[in-house]
Amino acid sequence: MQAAQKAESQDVGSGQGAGTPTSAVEGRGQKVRAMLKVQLGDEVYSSWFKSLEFESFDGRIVKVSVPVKFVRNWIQEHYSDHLLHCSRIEFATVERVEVVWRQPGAVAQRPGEARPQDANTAATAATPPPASHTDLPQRPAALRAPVLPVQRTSAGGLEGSPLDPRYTFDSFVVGASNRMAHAGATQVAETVLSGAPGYNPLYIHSQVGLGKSHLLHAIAWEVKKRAPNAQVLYLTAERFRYQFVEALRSSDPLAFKERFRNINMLLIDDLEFLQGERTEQEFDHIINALLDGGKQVVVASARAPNQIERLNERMRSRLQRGLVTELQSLDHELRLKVLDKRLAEKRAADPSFSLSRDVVDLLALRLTENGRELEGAVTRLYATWQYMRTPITLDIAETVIRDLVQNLEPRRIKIEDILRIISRHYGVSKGDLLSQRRHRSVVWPRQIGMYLAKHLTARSLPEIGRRFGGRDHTTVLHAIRKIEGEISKNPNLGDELEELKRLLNH
Ligand SMILES: Nc1ncnc2c1ncn2[C@@H]1O[C@H](COP(=O)(O)OP(=O)(O)OP(=O)(O)O)[C@@H](O)[C@H]1O
Repeated sequence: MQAAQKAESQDVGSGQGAGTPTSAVEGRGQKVRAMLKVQLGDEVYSSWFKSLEFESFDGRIVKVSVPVKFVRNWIQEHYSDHLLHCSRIEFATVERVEVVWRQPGAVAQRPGEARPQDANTAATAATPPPASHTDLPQRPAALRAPVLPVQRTSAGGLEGSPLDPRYTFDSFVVGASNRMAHAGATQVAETVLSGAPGYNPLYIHSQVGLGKSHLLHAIAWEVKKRAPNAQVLYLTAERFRYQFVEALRSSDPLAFKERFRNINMLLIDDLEFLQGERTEQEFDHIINALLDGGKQVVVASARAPNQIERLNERMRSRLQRGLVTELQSLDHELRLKVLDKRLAEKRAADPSFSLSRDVVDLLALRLTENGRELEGAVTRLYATWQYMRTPITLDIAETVIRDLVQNLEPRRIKIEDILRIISRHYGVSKGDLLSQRRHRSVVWPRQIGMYLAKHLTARSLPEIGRRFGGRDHTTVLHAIRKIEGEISKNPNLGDELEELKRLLNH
């Protein structure tokens, strides 16, 4: 029998009359809250569940309360399934979760606290005050997710994007869908410094989350391992643009070009995000110069060269001259292997964590889209294990994945949608939002819009700035920080943002 179920039968049959003592319910409620937090994320949790109290459990119904009617209604409408699923893990026999409004003046009981009106529990008032109900069980320090040392590539004084130490050839699982790209990548890593003919350029494309960045990082690590002095530069297209624009600002574009002169290899990630006429021209120039000079170029993108409209004909054909290879979706067998790999990595850091074969099979069966989902599932299940210290059953896994799949498949929100909803919600015209007007009635909605764009779209800060009237990325960053600061001061803002997100998702 599972630990939770055992505790369940003990509580229900413990002679406590109609139900479990409230303090015990609240104690177990903490675990349910922890589970909700893992599943829904910090933001949703703080908006809706922070004030939730577990009141009672009679073996069938878990009663919870919140101090605001609106919050009660919102939880009932949007999160009752989550609440029931998560509650089942602690209160195995629960059939229903009842959310009630906690009337002003009613004293919410925390574990170890006594209700003033309850003489039987008054004695417990002497027990030390518990942690705040919003405190979640602390993760043991040793189990916190390791802070990975990221290393920036640098060459010729140019600072590259960070390399993730987890993304190596060793941690990349090879199968039918990615064999060609993997072979191309290893060949490049082996031949780049030997002068032997290889694929140049190597161009890898695929839909999201299928391992493009992983392979680029793996090439960079491998070359650095074989030749520590090699000048390897890994740059996202966005970073390329940023550094070029900075060079233009400091009126030193020639120096920017110079910096590429002595590198052995350039890896460009997310090419589809390369934007701006001058940046594109500079990119063409640098790639041509590198290829003409026999230097290795590797490019990753969500699209094939002939599907990137902004590339000129010459660049398109240059990029197609080496090896162009696509990563296909991961098949079932590959998904199982990726899961095993991720699980092995977690277990190497924390041997107490494990997943049964049934659970791994379930993940492979349900999470069919990409590697990011698989990694996300293992990370979430590990977080669940850290918080709850309960074996990960099929039920728990099912709940976690259900939420993950829902989270990964949101309606794709566009910046255009955000401008429309913000304009309607705050009664300002889209023209005003995009204008240079600095009146508070316009600035605030604009900042909210930028904040939402950062959180709900995959757009970069410079891109968001561009779409909000050609603003600089530092303005966007300032807006995001401003709103984040306000959220912590003003609880109503959290509700308002949730409402805007809801409108955007419909
Ligand atoms: N074959 C694989 N073996 C091991 N892990 C993989 C594999 N394919 C994908 N992954 C994992 O999936 C996650 C997403 O991969 P990655 O970031 O490389 O995708 P991507 O194609 O670059 O996505 P995007 O288009 O969003 O940039 C990473 O955690 C990566 O390690």
